[in-house]
Amino acid sequence: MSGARAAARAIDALKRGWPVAVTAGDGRLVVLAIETANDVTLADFDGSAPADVLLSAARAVTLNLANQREAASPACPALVERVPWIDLPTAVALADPVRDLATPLKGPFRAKAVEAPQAAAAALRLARLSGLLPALFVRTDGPVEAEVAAEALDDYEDPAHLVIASQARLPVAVSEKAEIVAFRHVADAAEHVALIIGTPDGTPPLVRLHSECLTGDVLGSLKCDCGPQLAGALAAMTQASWGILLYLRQEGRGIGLINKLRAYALQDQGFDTVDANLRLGFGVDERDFRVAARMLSLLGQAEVRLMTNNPQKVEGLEAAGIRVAERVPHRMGENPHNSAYLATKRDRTGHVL
Ligand SMILES: Nc1nc2c(ncn2[C@@H]2O[C@H](COP(=O)(O)OP(=O)(O)OP(=O)(O)O)[C@@H](O)[C@H]2O)c(=O)[nH]1
Ligand SMILES: [Zn+2]
Repeated sequence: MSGARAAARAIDALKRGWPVAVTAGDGRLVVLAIETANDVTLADFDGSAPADVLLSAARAVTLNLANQREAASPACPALVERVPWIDLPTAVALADPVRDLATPLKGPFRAKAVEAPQAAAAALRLARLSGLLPALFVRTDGPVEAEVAAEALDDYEDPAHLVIASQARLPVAVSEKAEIVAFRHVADAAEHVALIIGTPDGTPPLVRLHSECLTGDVLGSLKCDCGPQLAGALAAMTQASWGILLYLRQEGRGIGLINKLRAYALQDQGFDTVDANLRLGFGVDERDFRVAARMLSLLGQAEVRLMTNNPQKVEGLEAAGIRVAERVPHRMGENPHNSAYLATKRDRTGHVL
């Protein structure tokens, strides 16, 4: 628990643009997120010598930091020496691939050896968990606002911290007989929600794991199929004996709204949904379906009928101890704006479509 708290404090500090220390078995690093730095905080952070720039392996590939890559595995972070012309706007351009067209980078950049690769990897993971680009100014020491160990990030993500916080009857458009249950995670600001449609009758419920999509769920975006899938899932539950919709606060397949919109900007430049995530320095899918499994367990459900086309959701639940008695196909909402996105899911992420 104390690990989760330390991680939450570190995430909060990084988002606010404050320096954070990250420790791992191989050392300790002090970092400042490039995205939330300003001239004043960077000058303070630099002190007498400019701090170097730590980037994800994916970003190192795009920037042709080849000498770094030969020495390290693709999973390894890359360190760029901060020569004097790398000021804050240049560092922001280094961090953010969306700007590559508008800000062609001059280079050449000199990659340095990462002396504490585990601490560096943990620092980049902290940035991703903060919803920030994995791109940091880095030093070996200096004043900090928060301190976190690599293992604390595992504790932060541990779904065992999830508890039921409140529940109430909630008549909704598709069913007057519905109940809402809100879940709280000690370290997490967002609340996950379950909407139970109908009356539990001992049979496995029809379940939908819906990941938050502000653009699709609320604004009617045509770039994805989330809105129609959400409405379709609720409608299907009224036809089944009963159902549970889990509304998971995993916006943008877990990379957060701001980064999803960056991925959309990259898609406007020609990258597909998979490459856009990778280019930003994230995994293809950063969601943790253990959260959904924990919610189902807290609701007393060990067996479900799962509405999805995504085999990873089935595997994720089963790995976390929930039996998926049946996979119910859930395809709808195709339109000219999302047909390429749906084709990419079929061709590159194993969706059954
Ligand atoms: N990073 C990223 N996230 C996206 C993109 N388009 C949609 N999303 C997010 O993807 C999530 C929706 O995925 P789901 O509806 O669970 O779909 P799925 O994993 O493809 O699986 P099923 O619909 O269950 O078959 C939401 O969090 C969306 O915000 C995109 O181009 N990039
Ligand atoms: Zn969507």
